[in-house]
Amino acid sequence: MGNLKKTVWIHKKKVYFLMGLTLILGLAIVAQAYVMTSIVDGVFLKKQTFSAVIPWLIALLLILFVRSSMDYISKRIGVLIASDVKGDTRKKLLKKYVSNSVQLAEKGQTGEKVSMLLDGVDEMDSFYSQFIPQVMQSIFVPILMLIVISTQHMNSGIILMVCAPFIPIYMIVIGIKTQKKAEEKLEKLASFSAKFLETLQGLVTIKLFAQTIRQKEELEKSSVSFRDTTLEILKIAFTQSFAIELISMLSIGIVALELAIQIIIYESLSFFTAFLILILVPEFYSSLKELGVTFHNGRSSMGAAKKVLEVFDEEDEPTIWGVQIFPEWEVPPTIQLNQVNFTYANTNFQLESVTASFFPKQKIAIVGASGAGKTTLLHLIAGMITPEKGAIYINQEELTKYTEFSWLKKISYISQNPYIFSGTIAENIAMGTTDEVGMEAIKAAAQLAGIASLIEPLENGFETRIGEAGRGLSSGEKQRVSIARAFLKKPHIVLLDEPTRGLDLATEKILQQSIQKLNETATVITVAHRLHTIKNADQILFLENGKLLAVGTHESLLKISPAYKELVMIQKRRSQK
Ligand SMILES: Nc1ncnc2c1ncn2[C@@H]1O[C@H](COP(=O)(O)OP(=O)(O)OP(=O)(O)O)[C@@H](O)[C@H]1O
Repeated sequence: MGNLKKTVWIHKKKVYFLMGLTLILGLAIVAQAYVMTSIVDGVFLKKQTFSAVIPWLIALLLILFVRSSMDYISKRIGVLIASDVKGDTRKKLLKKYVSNSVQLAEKGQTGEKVSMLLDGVDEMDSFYSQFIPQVMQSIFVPILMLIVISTQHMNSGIILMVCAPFIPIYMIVIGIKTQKKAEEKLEKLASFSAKFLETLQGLVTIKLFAQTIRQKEELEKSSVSFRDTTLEILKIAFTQSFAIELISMLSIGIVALELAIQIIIYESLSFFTAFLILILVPEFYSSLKELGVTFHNGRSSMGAAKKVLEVFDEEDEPTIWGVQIFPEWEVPPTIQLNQVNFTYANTNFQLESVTASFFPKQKIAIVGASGAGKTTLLHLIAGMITPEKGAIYINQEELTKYTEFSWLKKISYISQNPYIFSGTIAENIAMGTTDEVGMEAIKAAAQLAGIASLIEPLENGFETRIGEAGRGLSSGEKQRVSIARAFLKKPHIVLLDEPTRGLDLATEKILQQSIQKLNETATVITVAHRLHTIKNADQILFLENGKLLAVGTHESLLKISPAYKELVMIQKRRSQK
């Protein structure tokens, strides 16, 4: 609740304005009751003519106009606060997801995050747009009514003071239950969305492993569980409306009885006062009853807000980048890893004290068994994750002194499965650089990546749509699009995560030639499995279980590291098969 209050107090001015409006609204309600009583008293008891009550009727119209205007404006302000808070929250969530994208992508499911960003934030709406304005109305208006009623007739005031507290007490008890259920509902919605998206993404795997029926059952279970929680919340809402209605009806009945006794039996009360009170008492309860309805939505909304705000409390360690910009280099920089350590949260894996230096235009191969930490090391060099201890130096300056953007401009990262966006081939290649590039440059990059000959015969050539909205690409073709992106960018450092793994020899050869070409102007750091890539490297980093066992050339490592020799033997046997 603390964090939620803070989000409201950011809009302090609007909140004060809302308070002012509510006070005017309360006064308008009292004035309306007074004018209506005067008209009824004038016409029925004092037998006044129609023309005598015309000024009262005009006043009544004016008051009704003021009352509905105040009501409209206060709701409008609530909507404005809600839209500001939702906008800010979405921006903050996106910033968190973007600034820490690599760790967050690995943590939790994508669908869960999408659901939080869209549905979770939307659910927060009614807290600001309805609950806050209604809470103000339901505090100021009943207090004002109570003061007026008590000054007119103390007994009626006492009846209200005794009966009315049952409504907020009941709402608090129910509200706590609703909030818990609302949190549960959002969790279930997030889990359902995550499951749904995961099913869509893994549809082919699910079909191939004949898991369709099981997956369908799981989705159904998740969806039914979400439906049940939603229905439980509705059940609470209906019970709440019934109980509040009952309390207010009883209380109004008691007041009416008391007024009748005072007028008829004791003759101690005027008709004017009794009628005024009879009009004001339902208004008193109407504000409280409306709070009941919005209170229910508000608590649901608070549950959602709590879940969303919890995301901000989750600890993460995004890379803190500096403000310096890398200068233009003639040749690639020297890269030094100094005692670099890294651990993933909740795992036993640790990359321990990796120290190495990479010199301009060298070919570096990172080798080791599966799970040794090769990709992790590549991610560290790319700046996607930050060393826990130790540091990375670029031309003797710590990498994190520079801006992330200026570092990303210097490198190209080619992963095992590069992402192809929905769009044309040309657009996909062009995203390799942030500069404006023409079709000629795109074609030249495709030529160097060895993919131009595949694209040109297509009916629409470079304008052929690929990705989700168009035709698919093979792994080798995707790799080549990715390498074309690198040629367009002209980076000083190329990071490759086993780009030729699983490709046929002909495609591998084309890719090797392209990488060789990139190496003419850039340092190439490759996570390598193929003996060919390993043998040709100027420097090999041999990792085992997160430890850097040895660094050197192929020949030197064969001499000094039996484990490396064993790895090479396995590779040889595999390539001979
Ligand atoms: N995001 C993550 N969160 C937690 N643990 C992770 C994460 N990514 C990788 N790991 C773990 O860290 C270890 C090293 O992973 P890494 O991907 O760096 O190995 P690798 O040598 O590249 O393996 P492979 O050759 O199979 O790709 C593994 O045990 C892996 O399970």
